[in-house]
Amino acid sequence: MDLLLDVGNTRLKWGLRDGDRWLGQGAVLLSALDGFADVLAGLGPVRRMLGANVAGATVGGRLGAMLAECGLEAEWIRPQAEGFGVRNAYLDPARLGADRWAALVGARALHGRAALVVTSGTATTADLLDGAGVFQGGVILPGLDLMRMSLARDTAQLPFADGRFETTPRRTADAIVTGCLHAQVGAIERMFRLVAAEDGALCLLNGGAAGSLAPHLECPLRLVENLVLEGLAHMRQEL
Ligand SMILES: Nc1ncnc2c1ncn2[C@@H]1O[C@H](COP(=O)(O)OP(=O)(O)O)[C@@H](O)[C@H]1O
Ligand SMILES: CC(C)(COP(=O)(O)O)[C@@H](O)C(=O)NCCC(=O)O
Ligand SMILES: [K+]
Repeated sequence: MDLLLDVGNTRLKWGLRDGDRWLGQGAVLLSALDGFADVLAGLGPVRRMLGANVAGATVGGRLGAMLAECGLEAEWIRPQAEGFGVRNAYLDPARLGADRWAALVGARALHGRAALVVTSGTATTADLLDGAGVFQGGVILPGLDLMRMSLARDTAQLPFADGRFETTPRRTADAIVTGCLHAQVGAIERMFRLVAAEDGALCLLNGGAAGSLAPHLECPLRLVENLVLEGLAHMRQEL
């Protein structure tokens, strides 16, 4: 069994992989990271750990120590210029987030044709993967909750809104939630236009806020559980 880790800025997502199937998946908030030791203790025998960490060296170090307690070495992937059927056209390929790289590899393994790879977590990223497997570039914007939080933090009169989507919002809370959803969905749909003409083009949507965005997206869409873990599972067969 292999343990795969997707360490984002809000949550650690883990998956336990045996051959080509998942034995389990779960998530732990970074604000309660110590609790991951209990998850590790309950997993049973793990052969290796492969992870993508964008939460920084301190979090990486704490995880490394927890894994060492279980006799495991932490193997963190780095974005590559080319590998696993994907070419990374970032000007400096090493600067691409490790999670975005893994998600692109996962997307390619899953779909094999042109895709817009969207991960909506702390940040939202929308990455263009063309039909030949070239990552042409992508955008980063604050995630849905981060947008809502920034309004509450930096204005006198706006709350951390728990409103709902309305075509013509007439309450502050609905205006905020609807505005932030429009910003997310609008960015995604604009990016999708760039691949829409390619054969079989699909928006692959994942991340903690994916369920909130999906009902509003007007493009060919597939909701997927976690593309980073899928990518890591694919990579581990070759690494
Ligand atoms: N129980 C939850 N706790 C925290 N965030 C949640 C929860 N449920 C949904 N979310 C949403 O998921 C986002 C985190 O998603 P995730 O994909 O784990 O992000 P990241 O990879 O950046 O850590 C939050 O910003 C929030 O919008
Ligand atoms: C864009 C990100 C912050 C997304 O992080 P997340 O929302 O998954 O926590 C992360 O992929 C990152 O730090 N990237 C490095 C910069 C880049 O990809 O260009
Ligand atoms: K993200």
